Amino acid sequence: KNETVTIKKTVYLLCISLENFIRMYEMSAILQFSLDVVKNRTDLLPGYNLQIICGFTQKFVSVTIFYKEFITQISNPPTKIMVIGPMFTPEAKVIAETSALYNLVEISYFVTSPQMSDSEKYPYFARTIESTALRNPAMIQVLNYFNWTKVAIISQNLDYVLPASDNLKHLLKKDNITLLSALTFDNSATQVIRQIKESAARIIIIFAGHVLARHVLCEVYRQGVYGPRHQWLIWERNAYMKLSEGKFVGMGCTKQQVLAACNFLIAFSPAKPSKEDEDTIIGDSGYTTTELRQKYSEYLDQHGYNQSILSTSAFDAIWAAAKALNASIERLQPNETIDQFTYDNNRMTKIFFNSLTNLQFEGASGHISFDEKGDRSSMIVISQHFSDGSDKEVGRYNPDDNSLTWSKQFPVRFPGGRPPPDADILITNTIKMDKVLFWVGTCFASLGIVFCTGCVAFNIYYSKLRVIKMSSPKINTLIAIGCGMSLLFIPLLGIDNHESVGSNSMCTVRLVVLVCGFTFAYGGMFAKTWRVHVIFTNKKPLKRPVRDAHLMAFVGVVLLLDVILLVAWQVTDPLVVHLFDINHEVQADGAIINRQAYICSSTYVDQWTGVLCGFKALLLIFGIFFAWETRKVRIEALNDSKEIGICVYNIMIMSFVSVPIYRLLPMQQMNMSFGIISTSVFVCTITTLLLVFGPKMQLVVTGGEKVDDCAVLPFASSVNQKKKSMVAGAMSSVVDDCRGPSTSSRC
Ligand SMILES: NCCCC(=O)O
Repeated sequence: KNETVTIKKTVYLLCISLENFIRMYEMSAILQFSLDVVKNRTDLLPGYNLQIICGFTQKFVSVTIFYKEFITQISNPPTKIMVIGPMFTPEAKVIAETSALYNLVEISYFVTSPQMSDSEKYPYFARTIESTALRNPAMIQVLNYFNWTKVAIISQNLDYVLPASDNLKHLLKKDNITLLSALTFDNSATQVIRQIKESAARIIIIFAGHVLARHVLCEVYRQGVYGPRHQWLIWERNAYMKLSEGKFVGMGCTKQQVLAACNFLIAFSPAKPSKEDEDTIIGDSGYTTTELRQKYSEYLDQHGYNQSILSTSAFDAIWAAAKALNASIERLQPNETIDQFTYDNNRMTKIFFNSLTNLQFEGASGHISFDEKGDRSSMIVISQHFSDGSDKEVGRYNPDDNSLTWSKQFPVRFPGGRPPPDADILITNTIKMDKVLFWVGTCFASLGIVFCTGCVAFNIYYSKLRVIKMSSPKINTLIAIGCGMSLLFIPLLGIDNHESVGSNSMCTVRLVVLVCGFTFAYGGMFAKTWRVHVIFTNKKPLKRPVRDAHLMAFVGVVLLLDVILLVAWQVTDPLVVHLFDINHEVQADGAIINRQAYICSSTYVDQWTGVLCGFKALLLIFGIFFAWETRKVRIEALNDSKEIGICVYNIMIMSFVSVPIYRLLPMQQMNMSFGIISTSVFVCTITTLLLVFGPKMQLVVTGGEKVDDCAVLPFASSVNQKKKSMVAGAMSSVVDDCRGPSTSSRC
């Protein structure tokens, strides 16, 4: 008799669904089920009975059908206190805009378009699913972290996808990150991936729905736009995660191929309860995730629904509505109850919406909280995916304090071992002479020059010795000077073209030193062999003796031709230092190493060099000819004729071997070129010096030579008597040259 019966006030939620869309049934089942769970909680909405009315549209023609259904539902009692849903962005836009006119708070559980975050247009719209733009600040942080300042975006042209990429473009601009290209596609990503492949973009972000995200990755695989040179980022791990062999039929790729393109892919997704959370009680529901799924399954069986997956965000939408209304009760005016809400009560709507956005609870889809616009705020999980199908959480982004935390357990990995550069960076590498090699060459050359100086000094000091007098000492001095100049060429060759003072002049100096050195040394030897040849091959005695002055004049003529050639070259087409691109090497991560070298060159350098080498080759050939012709001659009066012949051979062999090798070597083999040239110059000059001066020095050292007159010299046994008389005539030239003031009486 004393029992008091509490009559509960009923408040109604409204949902609008498409009748012929199977997921709508699933959704309304979920909504009903979560209401049942809510009802079990006595502390939630005490004194109220929360119910949901779903208005089903018959057939989808356009979004206006939703508008019509919405108006029908609103026009008819009972008064609805909040709207749950709808599922897709186009409908949500219409319903959110219209429901705002009726002061109705709307909570969506599936709409992810960032356009719905426009609080001016949709002031009472909230959602228990994250906006697709939520991961964009996380992407910005990751781009900044890896110093990726140039990116490209490819985006599917879909109402909840494209606005997310537009939002990212806006953030990129704010952060001074260059957007190389923003490409959109409808049904086929073939063309956009081709464009990416041909572009400079190396860091590419994919925005695409589930099915087409796989298609994008399939194209990435097919066109080979993956590996250490490209880093792909994707806005949603679920966009491609549910891979099964069957789904790839018709897409042109196997699962393994798509996974190959996914290797090292970085994905951004709102944090969801993990497997470890399965047995944790979900907030206020009183159930663990496992129990909740079981309850839901039982519920579907009881109500004759087909088996379907539990949409956790839909479950949470009902809970959010119930909790917001519950929290609003205390904030209403005295004696005011939530069922007194009318469509013109904007004050109550604001209380409801404010209570909603202040909620914090553990929902079936994870921790639920909202920002002031009604968007769900969640941690963003940054995960990395590998070709074996595995994925690892490598970091987390917290939107509350805009902070990025990297996992210590699973650090981000890159195929090249380091983050790929955001563009094909050009690393200019100037090829330089190896310093050690340069100094080794310089030391040897210096020793050689000291030896040259010694030879000249020896020649002058012992000028009165018969053996010196008889070997044309002036020509020998010329040969030694020529050898010294050739040796000087070695350090000059090794001096860096770019670093040397007056580098352009260095090109000319080098050329002059080598050409003149060659002319002095080789010209002297050539002249001497020529003299032997003239003496030995003339059938009649020479009318005029061949003196050293003639030989000097011969060298002078060769030198004059050199000078004419060099002046003509340097005046008309001067050698200057050019920076040449030697080769490009593309590294695995896209870095291009451009090897360059400073090289002396002119427009017609090859032609000039050809003329110069031709001239020298002609001299060499004649020299060889004379040396060969006189190979058996041993004329003591011309006591070094044999050695000179050997020198000529030596130079010829070195020149014919080293010049082609040098020309055939690739430009970047600077050290090798230096090694070959300096070795051949060194060997030729030192051999020449040793052959010309060595025997004379030996004679002096062993005391086998003394200052003597120019007595008739014995001929070699190989020369017959007739020749002896011929040569005797010719010998007068040498004898004349022997005659100095001090020796004239004795000759
Ligand atoms: N996650 C699907 C979102 C659908 C939409 O916003 O239209």
